[in-house]
Amino acid sequence: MGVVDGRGEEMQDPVGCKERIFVSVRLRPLTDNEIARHDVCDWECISDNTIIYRNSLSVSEKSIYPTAYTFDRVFSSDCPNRQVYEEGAKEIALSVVRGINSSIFAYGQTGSGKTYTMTAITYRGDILSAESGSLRLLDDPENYFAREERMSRLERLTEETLRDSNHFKELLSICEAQTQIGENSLTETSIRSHQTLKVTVESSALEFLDNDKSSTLVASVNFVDLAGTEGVSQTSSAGARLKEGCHINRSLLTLGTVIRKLSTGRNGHIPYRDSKLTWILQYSLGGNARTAIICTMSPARTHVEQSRNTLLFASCAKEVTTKAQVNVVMSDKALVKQLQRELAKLENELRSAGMAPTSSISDALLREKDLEIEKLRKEVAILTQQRDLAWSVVEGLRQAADNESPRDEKTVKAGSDSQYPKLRVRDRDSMDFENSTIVRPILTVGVRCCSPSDRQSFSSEDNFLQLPDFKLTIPHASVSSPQLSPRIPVSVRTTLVQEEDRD
Ligand SMILES: Nc1ncnc2c1ncn2[C@@H]1O[C@H](COP(=O)(O)OP(=O)(O)OP(=O)(O)O)[C@@H](O)[C@H]1O
Repeated sequence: MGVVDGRGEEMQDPVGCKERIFVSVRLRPLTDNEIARHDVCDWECISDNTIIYRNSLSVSEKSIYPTAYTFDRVFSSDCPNRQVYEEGAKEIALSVVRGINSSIFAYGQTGSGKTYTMTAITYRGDILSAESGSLRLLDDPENYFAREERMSRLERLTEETLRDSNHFKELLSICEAQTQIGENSLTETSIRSHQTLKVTVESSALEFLDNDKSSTLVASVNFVDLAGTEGVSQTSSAGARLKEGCHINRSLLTLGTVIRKLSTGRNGHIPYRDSKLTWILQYSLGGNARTAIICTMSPARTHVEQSRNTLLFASCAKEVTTKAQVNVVMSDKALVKQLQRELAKLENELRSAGMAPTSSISDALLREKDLEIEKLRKEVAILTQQRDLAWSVVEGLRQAADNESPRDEKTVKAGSDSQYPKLRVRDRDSMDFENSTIVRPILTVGVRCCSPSDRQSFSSEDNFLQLPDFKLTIPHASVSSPQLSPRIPVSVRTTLVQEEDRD
């Protein structure tokens, strides 16, 4: 649901209703002129949805043009305006009272019946300007839609609030008076401009009313009677009319390009900016609006090319998807209230969502830490035990060494810490105790090697010295440390020799 505040700013609902443009085709009867020219009818509506080309196609034409075209609805030449409105436009046009923007287009060749159709469909308009001349299109930085829909505003645009139906008729007549009408070789009177009537409707629906009844729905419906799609060459126009025709053709060409690009469904650049027409109508073409296009066509054989172009445009248009949203307007007061409610709700969600995981995470962390502490305690106990044993071994070593001759003796400080005693090592070649930080694991090794089986194999000093790749497992000490590995055999030898000696 979209939200508009009291200043007219609108926040769009991110979730809109996606649907295809509703496309219908209306065939008109032959005009008096066409009958006088002995033109013939080549098109026929064979059902509510299908129109066919009755004339036989040549072999080359068959490969290019289809014979049958299917749309959401096709209206035969005898269909009254009322039925065209009811079945081709009403449902979409009236979406406006539910807060959904909508647009009804009439597209087709000059003289094919666009104005005839749109006059019947159009009910009211609000794009009125007392001044004549062309309107300039300006980007509107103030318009919230501009961000979402890249809307623009028309220069010198005035808005009128309708009082009653007479007021509406009065405004429509001003509109009609400003419509540029010209003549060309196809029609006696031809509308030489695109005509857009926009009606903005504010309505209230119970479901959108909050307690203080300050929400309303606001949406617009556009009735667009496009200029004829005739080629400039067909109109035999010259001078200003020719120039006008070129502008019209360019805008219709851009419209065709926009529709074609949108119909592919790919996310590429859509050239809305290439013409004022597409720029003004961009949100009706693939944006926030429900859209119906009524393509009008002449049944005459002489216009078969234009009719096919119209049907091609219609075929592309039915592939285009729009995404209409409900636009809700709120007063400042209601908006503040709603935001406060949303804030409170979010805070609650945050709190409840935050509490459970946080507590369970911290519980788990605490448990993990406890286990770690317990493990470390055990390790400390083991190490303490080993250290005590080692101390006793060292003590024994020292006493034994004191009793021997000082030949080849070297004193090594076993640890930077003064609590460690000095070690005497008998074999000079195996000395490498400079980095005394390794003393503790070395001593641990010595003790481990004093198991009965080890003693068995190391019964003499010679055997002992042939212990190059002694593999050690020192609980919780990093045996693989490059600092420790090369020094360990030295210690083993020393310690075990002394142990042997002691035994
Ligand atoms: N369905 C119809 N039934 C009867 N007459 C029709 C129908 N459609 C169009 N006409 C007649 O055909 C003529 C041309 O119609 P209209 O002016 O609506 O064409 P148009 O497409 O708006 O042309 P332009 O683009 O030049 O303004 C008019 O005389 C109109 O009354």
